[in-house]
Amino acid sequence: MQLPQYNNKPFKSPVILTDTHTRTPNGAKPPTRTYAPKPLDLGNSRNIIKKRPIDDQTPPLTSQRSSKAISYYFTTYRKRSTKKNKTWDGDGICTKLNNGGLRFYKENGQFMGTSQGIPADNEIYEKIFSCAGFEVQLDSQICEEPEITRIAAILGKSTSASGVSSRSTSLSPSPPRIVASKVHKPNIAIPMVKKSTQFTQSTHLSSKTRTTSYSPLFDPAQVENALIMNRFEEADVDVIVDPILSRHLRPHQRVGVKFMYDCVLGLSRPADYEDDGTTVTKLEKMDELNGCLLADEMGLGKTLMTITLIWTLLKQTPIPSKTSPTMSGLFNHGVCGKVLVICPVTLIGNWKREFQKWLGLNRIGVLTLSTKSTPEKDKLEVRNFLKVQRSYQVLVIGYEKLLNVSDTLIECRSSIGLLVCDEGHRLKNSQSKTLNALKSLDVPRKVLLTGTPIQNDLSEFYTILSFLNDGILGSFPNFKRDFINPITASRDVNNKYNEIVQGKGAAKSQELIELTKKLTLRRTSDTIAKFLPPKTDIVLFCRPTSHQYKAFESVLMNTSINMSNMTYSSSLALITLFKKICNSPSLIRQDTFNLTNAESKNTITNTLEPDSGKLRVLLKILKNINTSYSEEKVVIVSNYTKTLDVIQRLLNTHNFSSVRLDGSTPSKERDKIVNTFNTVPSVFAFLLSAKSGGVGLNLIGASRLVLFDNDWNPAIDQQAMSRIHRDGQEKACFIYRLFSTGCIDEKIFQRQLMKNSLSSKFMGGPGNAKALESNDDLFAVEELKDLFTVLTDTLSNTHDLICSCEGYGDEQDDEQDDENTDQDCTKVEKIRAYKPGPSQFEGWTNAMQLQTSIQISQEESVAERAKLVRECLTGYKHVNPQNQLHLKDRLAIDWKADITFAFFKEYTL
Ligand SMILES: Nc1ncnc2c1ncn2[C@@H]1O[C@H](COP(=O)(O)OP(=O)(O)OP(=O)(O)O)[C@@H](O)[C@H]1O
Repeated sequence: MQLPQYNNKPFKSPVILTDTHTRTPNGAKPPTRTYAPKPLDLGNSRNIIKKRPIDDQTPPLTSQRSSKAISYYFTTYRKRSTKKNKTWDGDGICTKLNNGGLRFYKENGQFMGTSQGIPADNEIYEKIFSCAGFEVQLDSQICEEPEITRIAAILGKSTSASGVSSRSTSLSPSPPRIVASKVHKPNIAIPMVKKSTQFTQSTHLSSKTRTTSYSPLFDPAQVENALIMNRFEEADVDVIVDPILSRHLRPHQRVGVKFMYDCVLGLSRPADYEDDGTTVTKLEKMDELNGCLLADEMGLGKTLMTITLIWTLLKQTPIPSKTSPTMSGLFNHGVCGKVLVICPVTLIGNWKREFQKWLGLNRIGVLTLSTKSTPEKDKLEVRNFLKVQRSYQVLVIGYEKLLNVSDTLIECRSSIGLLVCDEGHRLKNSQSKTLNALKSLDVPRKVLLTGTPIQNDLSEFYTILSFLNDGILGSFPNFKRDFINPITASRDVNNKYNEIVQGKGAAKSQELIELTKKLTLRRTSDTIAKFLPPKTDIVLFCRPTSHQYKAFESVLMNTSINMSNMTYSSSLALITLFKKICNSPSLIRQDTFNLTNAESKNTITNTLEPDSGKLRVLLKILKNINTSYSEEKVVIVSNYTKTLDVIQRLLNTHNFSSVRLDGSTPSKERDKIVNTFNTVPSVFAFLLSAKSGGVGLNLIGASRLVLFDNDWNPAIDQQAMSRIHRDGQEKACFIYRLFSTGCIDEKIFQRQLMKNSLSSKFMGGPGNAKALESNDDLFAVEELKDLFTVLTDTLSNTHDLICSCEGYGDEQDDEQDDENTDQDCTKVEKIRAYKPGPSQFEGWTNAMQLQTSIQISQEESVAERAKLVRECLTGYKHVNPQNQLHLKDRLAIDWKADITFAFFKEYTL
């Protein structure tokens, strides 16, 4: 099916049908649409050109009849340039002469030139014509007689002013200066709309007798699987997503677009509202609703959904009757005129690429500010964008630059119809300057995008939702009293067994979920699993080297830290030191904490060989991929740039070509690096710093990813892992996660799994934002000590925690699972039975009681940890490499040495 195409031209309003329209059978006539007026600017007709070609056959015309001899078209034009991404400069008129030749005029009637040669009828709309230094494209034919006469008059008038001809001015009535509501409605034949559309040709009636009704920009009957937005009482016309976009949307994306549309238009969904993206519902308007939080997990296509929303709101409005036309009588936009997208600077290029990918920058003008420009230049650009330019509709700007230009934005804020904040969890702090600058813009419609869950910290959640929809959650003190206090109390470990507190907390959680359902949407990455190639998640426990054991020992022997009195925060430096040893003992040579407290540097030997188990396993994986899967590439992720240095040296030593992106990479280089990696076959590896580069990057050139170390926050690891397993990926993906056997790595892994499991209980979202900031709540002193315990006699502490199988490549079977769960439950129940009631711990406690309590809490915590970790590892196969050598090829790993145990799970359709 040939679809309508829209270039980046001034907006053509929705079709207006008069009451005289009659429907013709499909295909009976070429479609003719009636648009809002598009008169020529008579006021400017003084600025006409002086020269007119002698052989001019264009108007002036002496009669209606003669005007029919020539066809008239609306056009757009731009200066000729060699730029890659061009936008249009303005509107014009084209006349097609009897001999098929074309003449172009600017909007004010100024003659621009004549086309070279005579174009064939079927290319007349497709082709971009060159004339007198301009590029011109025909948009639509003007069919209505009065409009033709009027245009002919303007062209004639211009001619007369040029002194070449004056016939028309005396013969054609000069139309009045355009007042939007009074102008004639021209019929415009839209060439790109399917010939078979049911739009009818209208007959002109005098404006007195006309009652105006509208029909949508796209005919749903002609669009396969049309995406029709929800309706509301005041709407004059259906809004239908441009098929150029809707045909690409996945079902969850259709739902997402409708969700955002409803929110920004203030359409309130009833409590039982369900949407599969195919139904159209009539909704009530709700005044305080004008923004939403789209918190889908990464990779679900939030950018495409938002681009669809932007394009729809730029081009269409459900209430054209309320959109005032411009001076020239044109509706130059839909619901919104200009859109502001704010994102981390690293994602600006990505936004532009996505606009290019889905719409093409010929259709939509996307402005970005140069990273090099001065604040003054930026301000000028922003002012131009909002006040002058018609060729740009979207400004994408980094959070980093926002404050520089916020005065200008505020000054011109009335033009901004929609604000999009990507990675919007950055705005969770109510004191943030950026948030306050954005609030001052007072944009009527807002969309906030994030892949990072923020629902678990309720005051942050409040800040964000109140920014989006001022007043919707009431005042903060009331919100705190009604929701934060009871919910937080129920999460407190001390209230774990207080049924009243738990019950109230659960009820309030539920109430909050209901209240915010209208404004928030979060779907997990499982949603798109069926559109992606299979993925295998491989968890590898790597045997530490003797260097590592020595380094651990030396640190523990020499450290002056008081283990009996530590908190997570006070032991952070030691934790970091342990994590470094897990990565490579060479890293602790420059560690400040080590130098001042542990003095274990002398134990580190200089060696070119990998000095940690994980480095050895990494090297084997790389060699294996390089030889056995030579067309595949690999991304290697670490949280530490120093670790990336070590890995980079290893790659260089073994002649693996690589690129690298970390916090120090200038933003203008990032796109280039990503493109090089994705497109140049000889680049084998991509070294990525998880925190500075994980978000938004698209590394589908690789199908293998090694997560060399892990973060406490599972969301950061998830972000990194989804860089390769995302839409557009065609190969099966393998994710290798490396942990040092029996060391702190494993403990962090267990905590990650627990956090995932705990936080997904609230509002359905995995991850835990609060835990990102503080881990103190998750660790008792004994548990902290446990972090620094290095177990030398285990194949995997995590496996020991959850299972006692031999590792023959089976999943944990249900029977065994039940058995283990029963054991855990009995253990937990037994502990609960012994647990002293709250009153027994009030005031002083005797030593015996205290001892019992510590022991109980330790046992309890191990039992609960085991239960949660087991839950999270459901579906993983347990492998002892000594027993399962045949898996070597399947997972591209050399099992024998260095790997003590493995879990793996294959995600297929
Ligand atoms: N319907 C689709 N068909 C094909 N590719 C798609 C589709 N939707 C999205 N994509 C592609 O999938 C990739 C991921 O999309 P996008 O970056 O929008 O995800 P996201 O939800 O914003 O993730 P993140 O939070 O990681 O940025 C992009 O390359 C995008 O072009």
